[in-house]
Amino acid sequence: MASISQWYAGKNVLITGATGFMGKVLVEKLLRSCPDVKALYILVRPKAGQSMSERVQDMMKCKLFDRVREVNPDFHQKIIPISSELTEPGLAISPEDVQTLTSCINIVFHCAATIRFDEPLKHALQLNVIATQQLLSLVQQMQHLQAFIHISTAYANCNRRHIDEVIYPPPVEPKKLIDSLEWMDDSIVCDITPHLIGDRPNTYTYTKALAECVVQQQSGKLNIAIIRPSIVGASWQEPFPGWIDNFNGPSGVFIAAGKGILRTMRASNDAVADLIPVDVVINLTLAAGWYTAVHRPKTALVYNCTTGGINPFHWGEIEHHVMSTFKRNPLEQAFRRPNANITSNYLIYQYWILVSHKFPALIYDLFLRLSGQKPQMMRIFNRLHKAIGLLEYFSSQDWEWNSDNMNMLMSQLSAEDRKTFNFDVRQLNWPEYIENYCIGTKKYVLNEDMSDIPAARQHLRKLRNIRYTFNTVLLVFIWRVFIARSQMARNIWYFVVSLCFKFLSYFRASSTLTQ
Ligand SMILES: CCCCCCCCCCCCCCCCCCCC(=O)SCCNC(=O)CCNC(=O)[C@H](O)C(C)(C)COP(=O)(O)OP(=O)(O)OC[C@H]1O[C@@H](n2cnc3c(N)ncnc32)[C@H](O)[C@@H]1OP(=O)(O)O
Ligand SMILES: NC(=O)C1=CN([C@@H]2O[C@H](COP(=O)(O)OP(=O)(O)OC[C@H]3O[C@@H](n4cnc5c(N)ncnc54)[C@H](OP(=O)(O)O)[C@@H]3O)[C@@H](O)[C@H]2O)C=CC1
Repeated sequence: MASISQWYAGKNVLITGATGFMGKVLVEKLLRSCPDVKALYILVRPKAGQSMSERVQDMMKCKLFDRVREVNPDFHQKIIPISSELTEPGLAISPEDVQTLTSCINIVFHCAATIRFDEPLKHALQLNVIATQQLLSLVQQMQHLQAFIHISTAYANCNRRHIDEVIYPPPVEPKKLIDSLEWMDDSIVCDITPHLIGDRPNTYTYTKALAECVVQQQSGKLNIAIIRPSIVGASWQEPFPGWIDNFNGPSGVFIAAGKGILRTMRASNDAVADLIPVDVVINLTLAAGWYTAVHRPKTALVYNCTTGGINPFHWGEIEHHVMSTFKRNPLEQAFRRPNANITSNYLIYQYWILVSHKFPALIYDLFLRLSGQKPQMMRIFNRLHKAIGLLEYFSSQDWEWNSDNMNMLMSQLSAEDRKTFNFDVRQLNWPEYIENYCIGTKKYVLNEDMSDIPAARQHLRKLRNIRYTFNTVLLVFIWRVFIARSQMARNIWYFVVSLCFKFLSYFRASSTLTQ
């Protein structure tokens, strides 16, 4: 049987969400490991004052593509951008482009979504559900289509403890919800959102569950697979270790902790941290694309792409390795020395929020005000608290995912494909991965230079000295206030001071005798 790369040779691939975190890694891997792929059609919208072409050109300059660039400097010729806004009717694809896509596409990877946890329901529904419906209508017209791969999330059914590789009944019939929300104004939708999402924590997981249902309902005769990654983190091996380009999920937490801003977070030390490296997810996705097209399973296969059941690692261990990495490889201009702890106790958490977040923020803002600058620390902390509040649902409990289909797929791969498209997470060495992940946030998210580490260490030493000085002044101040008010404190003070004197004179006397 042909290898995975041989199967992709000569194929036209359509990718949504190619400018996103996972989409970019998918594009890069296809170009690097399947060099004979015919063309990658990517749906892109203009954004933030940049045209579609400018965005694609920028994307291709990204360091992520360095390895492909080395082998094939003309790789950009295989990327064909198609202008599309997924929230518009017909995905706003021009009739000419529809004609091109329907006549040539062989396989579709649907990665686009809004992954924000605070997305208003109407928008999340529009993008994650309605756009998926519209894409499927387009896909149904594709004359040479062999597989449609939908990227979902392992948390689409996070209201369950044990999650099998099946599409569960949706929380509501998607069509009914779409029809009802259409006439409601945004404020009403906002009011009823908590009732609608029920025992799911946010509109993201809710709409991703609905999207899976839509994929099932509209699959018709298509060969379909659904990939459900858990918490997607930096790359493990490919194209190089530690590649990451955003603040989502744990990355923002790691950075905030490394900068010494985040000192505490609600999470359970013993809960499994189901991180999965982005290259693992993409390798599995490409292998699933091949398998779906070649073996044409009778029903849509769902692949839970997780690590917890295979090679578990816990939030407590992550905390330890993150802190240790940032102490050895500090981030530049840290606010305080990195020293963060997770706790599952609400009262302890609130205490540390007050003492380690709000109090230093107040002092720093006071300092900024006095030096004629705009206070900003409290604002930063308020945003940080909102973000970690949204994550704590995922860091305080654990889930069990069945991963039979992932194992089955691995067994179907040749030895060569297993190496080229490696998704065997049993080989993952967590401490090494977390170290590379943290260094990746430093290099690729914050664009900090590794050669500046000595200066960053020097800055941490300065912060330590400031802390010692501050603590000493505070202690002396508190003690003075205390002594002024209490006879007993004064007596203890005189007693301690006289003890110190006696101790010193004893030492002086004994050192004179020995000379
Ligand atoms: C105590 C430390 C020890 C460490 C160990 C313990 C770690 C525990 C970690 C627990 C993590 C658990 C993660 C669970 C995730 C479950 C995932 C489910 C899987 C998925 O399917 S989806 C992917 C996950 N999705 C997300 O993560 C999205 C979450 N984000 C949001 O919903 C919003 O971004 C958020 C948080 C509501 C913030 O919104 P907003 O305030 O509007 O800010 P923006 O997002 O618009 O960002 C504005 C601007 O700021 C930059 N930014 C964002 N975060 C940070 C940050 N932490 N530090 C610095 N800068 C940040 C952002 O990039 C934007 O910049 P622009 O230049 O683009 O404007
Ligand atoms: N990251 C994670 O931890 C996890 C992600 N997933 C799933 O993986 C997929 C990819 O996630 P990820 O790469 O992290 O997400 P990103 O937010 O990085 O990327 C989202 C992509 O969708 C595109 N998109 C969003 N809105 C529109 C729109 N209106 N029209 C056209 N394109 C749009 C974005 O384009 P633009 O650049 O123009 O905004 C971007 O390319 C998603 O389906 C997500 O649910 C699943 C589990 C975990």
